[in-house]
Amino acid sequence: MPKPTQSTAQTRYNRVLLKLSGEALIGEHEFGIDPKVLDRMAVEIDALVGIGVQVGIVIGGGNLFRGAALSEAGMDRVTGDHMGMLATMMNGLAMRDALERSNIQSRVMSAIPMSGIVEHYDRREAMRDLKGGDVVVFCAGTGNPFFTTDSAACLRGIEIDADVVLKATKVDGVYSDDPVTNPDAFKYERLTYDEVLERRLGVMDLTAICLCRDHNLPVRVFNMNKPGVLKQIALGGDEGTLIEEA
Ligand SMILES: Nc1ncnc2c1ncn2[C@@H]1O[C@H](COP(=O)(O)OP(=O)(O)OP(=O)(O)O)[C@@H](O)[C@H]1O
Ligand SMILES: O=c1ccn([C@@H]2O[C@H](COP(=O)(O)O)[C@@H](O)[C@H]2O)c(=O)[nH]1
Repeated sequence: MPKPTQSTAQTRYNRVLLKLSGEALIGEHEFGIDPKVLDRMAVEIDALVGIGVQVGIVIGGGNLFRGAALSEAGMDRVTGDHMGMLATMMNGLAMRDALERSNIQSRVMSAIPMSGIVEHYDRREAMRDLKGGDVVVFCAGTGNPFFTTDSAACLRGIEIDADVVLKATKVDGVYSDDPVTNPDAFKYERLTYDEVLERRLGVMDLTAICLCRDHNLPVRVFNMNKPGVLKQIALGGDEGTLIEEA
């Protein structure tokens, strides 16, 4: 059966940029990648593609390396960031492998050329692939040090004209404080970009929020561990927290 390349009338979005946390890929392991987590993510993504939503993915690298942590341990920051971006490339390859095992057609594009392994990022080609129903995985972040993959997700989201950035994390939304360390933190259903910035809510870095604010790209933060969550969001469900303009 041919793949749907246009979302159905009931879907809220035609094209989304899904930001997947690198840290989440650790799953039950101590470090690295748990293929079972990737397989679960592939099932979720398949459900989204199945209702005709075009999916771009930016994947983090926190399960392997973060430049800031390497720098705190004494390494040169730019070298650490380069290692972090290479980590996202490994995660991108693992994601493609999981998607292919689930028969989901996909492409991996890297901001840093790595000929013979993945394609170099090309916006126009990515748009064509998305329109054709392929899932496009963008890796190596922005290609520049001192950024994060949250910023890369917002940047690619703007470039590909996504309707929303879906930030999948291990918490179920944006809280008044980090819910992992503060049990008294309360959850917001909806926030404006300026509220996130003024209250310095740490779920995403501030550069990413500024980018989305300046280009009016909504962000939904939600817990990826809930089965069926992506499809539910695309069909109008109010999972997690929505960040948008006032
Ligand atoms: N106000 C807040 N509301 C919700 N979460 C928060 C808040 N402040 C900090 N956090 C933390 O932010 C984390 C979200 O980060 P997540 O691991 O999803 O992204 P990331 O750092 O971009 O991932 P990675 O680098 O692994 O790709 C949550 O797990 C939570 O502990
Ligand atoms: O544009 C970018 C994106 C990422 N990095 C480096 O990669 C790691 C991993 O990304 P996370 O967003 O933390 O998952 C990040 O810590 C940076 O060191 C980068 O340099 N530029």
